[in-house]
Amino acid sequence: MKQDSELAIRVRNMSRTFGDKLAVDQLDLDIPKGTIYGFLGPNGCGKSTSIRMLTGLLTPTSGDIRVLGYELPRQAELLRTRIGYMTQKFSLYETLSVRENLDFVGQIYSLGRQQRRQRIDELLRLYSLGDHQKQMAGSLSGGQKQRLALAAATLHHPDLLFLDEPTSAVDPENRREFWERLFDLCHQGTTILVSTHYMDEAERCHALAILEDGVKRADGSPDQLMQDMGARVFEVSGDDLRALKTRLINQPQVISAAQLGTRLRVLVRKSEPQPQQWLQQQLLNQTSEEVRPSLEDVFVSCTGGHHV
Ligand SMILES: Nc1ncnc2c1ncn2[C@@H]1O[C@H](COP(=O)(O)OP(=O)(O)OP(=O)(O)O)[C@@H](O)[C@H]1O
Repeated sequence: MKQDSELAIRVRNMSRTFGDKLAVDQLDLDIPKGTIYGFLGPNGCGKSTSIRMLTGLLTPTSGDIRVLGYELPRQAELLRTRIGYMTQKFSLYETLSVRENLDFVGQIYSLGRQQRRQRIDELLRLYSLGDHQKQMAGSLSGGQKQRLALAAATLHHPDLLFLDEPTSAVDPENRREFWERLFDLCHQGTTILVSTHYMDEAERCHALAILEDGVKRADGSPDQLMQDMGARVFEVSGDDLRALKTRLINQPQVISAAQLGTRLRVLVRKSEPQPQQWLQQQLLNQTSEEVRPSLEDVFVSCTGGHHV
């Protein structure tokens, strides 16, 4: 159990409704300083709503929220300069150049002219945007826009950075590179909260929460989540996998059965006392072997397999 002073975010019972829609349902979070923490979940599960409440931009319906020691929403104004926030959509000015955009952000944070110039030069180097500084932001590639947005969100050296689905508009190579930069920031002491619906991205986080319908279904480090999962994972090969799948998914012992190339990946509930033997009895011309769980298996098992 971490002391409160070691936590960047401590939340109890955070909820938010929109009309009769419960978007976030009694969320508890303990996010240690200096870590990368993920929110993993499908569209509409409450990731953005949670992030907006933690930035102080959206008032919770109820809950006890402390971010960097500030009580929200009461002390939201004090928190403002200590955090950076990169939203899902590119939120900079498309008709301003790269340097003008950064300069504008620097002015918002009341940096002096000289200080702005120095910091912007540093960011342009760091994010490989020096050759594009006079280019209109709207004409940058997806990866360049994303780097510019990260430069803008970190211009004032925030202690805590919120990134809402930051890599949805970029290719895998840019995503990899982006994550390297996040680890650089984390190494320098920045705490990062990132939302995603990509499994590989969630797997890079130190710890994560799996959200569904506004509820936290599980949390912990990726390894811990895989260890504690309520299912055993098997891969079946052989003939007639489609028919086997149809049969298996109707059995109460099976959480999900999904085909991966020539294999059927089957999640059998741990409540079945002998999962391997049980599965063996269901097979005709097929063979099965137990495999290591992945984060996707964890996700499927704790969200009941509705999304896969
Ligand atoms: N301003 C709003 N008014 C009404 N309903 C809202 C509002 N904002 C969010 N919601 C609803 O709350 C739920 C959670 O939305 P939220 O945007 O937090 O999800 P998300 O996990 O971030 O998904 P996405 O990536 O699609 O934004 C959804 O059902 C959404 O329709």
